Amino acid sequence: MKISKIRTSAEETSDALWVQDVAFAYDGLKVLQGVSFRVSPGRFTVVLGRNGSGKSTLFRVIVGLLKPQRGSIRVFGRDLHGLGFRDRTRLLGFLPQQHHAIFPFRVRDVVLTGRAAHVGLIPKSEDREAAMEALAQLGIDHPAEKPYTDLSGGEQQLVLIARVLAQNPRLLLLDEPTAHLDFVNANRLLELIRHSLCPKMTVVAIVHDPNLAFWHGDDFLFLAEGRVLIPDPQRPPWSSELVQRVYGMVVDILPWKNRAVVMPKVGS
Ligand SMILES: Nc1ncnc2c1ncn2[C@@H]1O[C@H](COP(=O)(O)OP(=O)(O)OP(=O)(O)O)[C@@H](O)[C@H]1O
Repeated sequence: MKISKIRTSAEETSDALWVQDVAFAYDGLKVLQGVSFRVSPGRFTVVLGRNGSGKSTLFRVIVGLLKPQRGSIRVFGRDLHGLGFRDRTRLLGFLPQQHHAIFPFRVRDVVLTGRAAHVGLIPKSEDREAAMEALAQLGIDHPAEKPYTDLSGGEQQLVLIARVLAQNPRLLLLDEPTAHLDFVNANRLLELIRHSLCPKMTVVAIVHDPNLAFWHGDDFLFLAEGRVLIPDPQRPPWSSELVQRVYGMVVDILPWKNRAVVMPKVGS
């Protein structure tokens, strides 16, 4: 099977995200090994891979929370390490996988913290409007005055997504945004990303369910054994060969409206 590596070139700065030969290890545990890929602006790219394949580590390296042992990363042509806080938060938004709320801040104040890059000492009316608009976009209809800690897991997840939307970055990295969301909210969120946020924003999201991913995503990249597999552009990304290689599981792929449904092979 031909898996094409995405072409990379330091001169090409039209990419929203450019990752070149990144390697990262935790105390000798090699997690990322020569990872290279590019993300086109305005697209919704979905990252898939098994538990422990290094997806969150890759995101944490991209946003600068972890320092790679090797490699280069550019966001809209700019090396993130050379940017100050404001420029960085205007370029890049990040929803981490885990968030532990301790203080009972009101929902709207949690979302307002997403405006940190835009706000001076005191939030302006446009910051409050951006926060409320982000909540509305996600269909959050419970009171914005409610303490965040009183919300359900799925409601908290939506509020955290609203916070990063209120930030209005050019590139948004979402680590499992559909975690804790029900079937309706998960589909609504991915639809919102694909049809409303993109193409103004570029979104890269880790999604575990290949069906949700293949239904909503524009582009796909797979992580396996510390390396990125880019689908062959001549073939659909949901080829059973590729899916089986990534997940190590025999699957049936059912074509559906130019997309596909992935089913675990019964009895396999
Ligand atoms: N802080 C850490 N210290 C040491 N090892 C870590 C640390 N964080 C992650 N790892 C290890 O690195 C590997 C990749 O973890 P990572 O969280 O990036 O995977 P993932 O693909 O995001 O997994 P999941 O789908 O379960 O969220 C795993 O083997 C994990 O045990």
